[in-house]
Amino acid sequence: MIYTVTFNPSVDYIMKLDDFKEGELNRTSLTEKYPGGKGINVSRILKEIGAETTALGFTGGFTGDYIKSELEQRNIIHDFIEVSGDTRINVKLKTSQESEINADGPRISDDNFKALEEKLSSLKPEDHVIFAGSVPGGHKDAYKRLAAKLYENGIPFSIDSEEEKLTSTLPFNPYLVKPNLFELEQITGKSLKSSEDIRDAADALLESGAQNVLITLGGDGAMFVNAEYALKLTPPDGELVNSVGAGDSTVAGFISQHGKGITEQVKHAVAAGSATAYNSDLATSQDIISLLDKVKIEKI
Ligand SMILES: Nc1ncnc2c1ncn2[C@@H]1O[C@H](COP(=O)(O)OP(=O)(O)OP(=O)(O)O)[C@@H](O)[C@H]1O
Ligand SMILES: O=P(O)(O)OC[C@@]1(O)O[C@H](CO)[C@@H](O)[C@@H]1O
Repeated sequence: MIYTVTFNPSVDYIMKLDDFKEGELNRTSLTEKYPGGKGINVSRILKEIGAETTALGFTGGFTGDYIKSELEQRNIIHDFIEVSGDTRINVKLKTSQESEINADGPRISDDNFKALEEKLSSLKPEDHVIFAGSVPGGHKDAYKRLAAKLYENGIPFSIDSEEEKLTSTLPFNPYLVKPNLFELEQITGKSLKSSEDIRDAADALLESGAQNVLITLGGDGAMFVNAEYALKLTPPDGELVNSVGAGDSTVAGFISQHGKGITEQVKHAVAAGSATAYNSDLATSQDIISLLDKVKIEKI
């Protein structure tokens, strides 16, 4: 079973406007809402690809109920811990550009956190856990603590997060880490201008303990490195509709093909990421399948 952990789920509220004028009344041309949060998006894509998944994390209030009912409609198993505040609403503003306003999210109490630790303590080495996204106020060491526990119990895990949430897990050998270019720059504290710069930074993550490193580069695709391979991955052509969740789809594509070889894993990763970028909601299995053979894979 592949478990996803979303510490801070969200209702993603997409607002489309021709133009946004600060300080004035603006009216939308279209609004949409989706159950969001990085791990939840990963579970949604895993389910599309046909992998068994359970969504874990923290939900609360009417927005939490909305997320759970949306997952149930898609037959996605969930086992969230109830927190006392309302799950946040994140606004995704679409004008000629994409802008995002992500809310802070409800507080996770110590008891809530312990309840998650207990759930994770019953997992088996054949399971896999994907930790993704922000952690609302407090529990700064959540990623490190949970990664250390899973490592001790021999349970593989992957990380889609930023800064020390990602780097603090490296000593515990994450199966996959997936920073985007901006997040990799934050980690290295350098501006990474060339492919060589990105490769060097990815190699440093491998040396620090990651087993596989996938750097997503938006419309430029991705770079993959592990102990055996260094690959440049170019996405198929298409028109960008909505990049929200593209990175999460990439993670789901990669993990869903675990055991089927790196070529299959990276192909699914980029096809899933781009299929989501070319859609208003997350990609469907058909969208992903249609792009699989169009992903270009080159050794570097
Ligand atoms: N404009 C685009 N055209 C084609 N593919 C895209 C585009 N933007 C994203 N993708 C696909 O999605 C993958 C992930 O994109 P990106 O680097 O934007 O991830 P991210 O920043 O983690 O995304 P998010 O946080 O919104 O989920 C890319 O590797 C690529 O396959
Ligand atoms: O605030 P976080 O937890 O970093 O990111 C949350 C979020 O932007 O990530 C997903 C896309 O990757 C969205 O569904 C969601 O709104």
